[in-house]
Amino acid sequence: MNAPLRLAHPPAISGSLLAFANVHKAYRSRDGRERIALDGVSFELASGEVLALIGSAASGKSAFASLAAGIEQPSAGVIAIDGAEIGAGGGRRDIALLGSRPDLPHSRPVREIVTERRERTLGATYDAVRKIDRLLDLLEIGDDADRYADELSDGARRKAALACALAAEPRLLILDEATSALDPEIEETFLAALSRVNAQTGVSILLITHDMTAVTALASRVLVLDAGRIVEQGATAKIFAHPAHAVTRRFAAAATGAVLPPFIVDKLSDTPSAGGRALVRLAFEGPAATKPVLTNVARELGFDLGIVAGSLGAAGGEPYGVLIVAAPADEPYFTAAVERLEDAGLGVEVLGFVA
Ligand SMILES: Nc1ncnc2c1ncn2[C@@H]1O[C@H](COP(=O)(O)OP(=O)(O)OP(=O)(O)O)[C@@H](O)[C@H]1O
Repeated sequence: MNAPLRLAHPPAISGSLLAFANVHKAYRSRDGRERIALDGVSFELASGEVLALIGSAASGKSAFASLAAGIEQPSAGVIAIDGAEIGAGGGRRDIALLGSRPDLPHSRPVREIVTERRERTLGATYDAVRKIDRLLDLLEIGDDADRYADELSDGARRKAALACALAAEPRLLILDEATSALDPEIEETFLAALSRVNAQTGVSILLITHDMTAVTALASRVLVLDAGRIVEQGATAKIFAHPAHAVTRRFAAAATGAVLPPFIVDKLSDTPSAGGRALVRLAFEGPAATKPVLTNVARELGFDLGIVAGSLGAAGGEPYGVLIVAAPADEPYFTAAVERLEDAGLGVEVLGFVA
């Protein structure tokens, strides 16, 4: 077997579990045209990290997943695990991929299926029974171990598929839309299981998804992909509180619920009118998220505020929130309020004015 190729430029990606360095992926369509799926993508994923990749349809997410999993090879650029390039077939033992459809043989017990998946990669090990029991207990499907896959509830079947993905003790779990379109209750227990797995086994997770519930629940960092390029990245709470790119703004609105209702959008004007109100997007993140800044400023300046939309919560374990409020647009109070809120660390964006 050939030794894995060492990267020519390890300092750029040392210390990371998975790294892309200027990765391009192009496909040739049946009509002979070239389609660029990834266009110079560079990123690093640290050991133990949960990183989300979000992006619109056809932005290159599936290509990203296939390359990261070693299923396909880049057209140009380097993909590395622990600083060593993944060649064809290399590095896959450390990586598991779970998609949106549980792929389990129906007429066999869960424990047997998971054991077979483990042995396929690791062979028979003396501690296999103990390790598999511990994994099934961690996923809270220990009681289902001897049941057939087609006898399981939807939630347990998802977790059995997750157990198969984790059976060979990968260091990186790639979830390609694996939490989308789940019943909310099933999703909650599935996300809790993923969080336990990450905390207790240290497996890194690359979450490729449209599902903002999963992103805010699990990911500490987010990459935003658009037309094959990473257009924005950062800590989840920061990205959703202060989205810069149009695609990120759309996902942030879905994550926070901070969207103006259409009947207000229709009445929005660029200029204030006497006695009218300003609609303002306020983003709280970091220390400002846990202080009653808004109440204090409103009380101090003596005006009332109406909350139009939004939510306060946590993303990647950090408190954050976005609110759209209606405040009096009269000067000088309005300018003073904006200044006070910005000084207190809030992101303030005036969306427009209504009469
Ligand atoms: N096998 C292929 N042959 C030709 N073109 C492809 C192939 N796979 C992907 N593409 C093209 O590459 C681009 C990125 O596709 P990809 O499936 O990675 O996007 P995606 O973000 O996963 O989209 P979606 O969310 O809709 O699944 C698209 O223009 C797509 O048409």
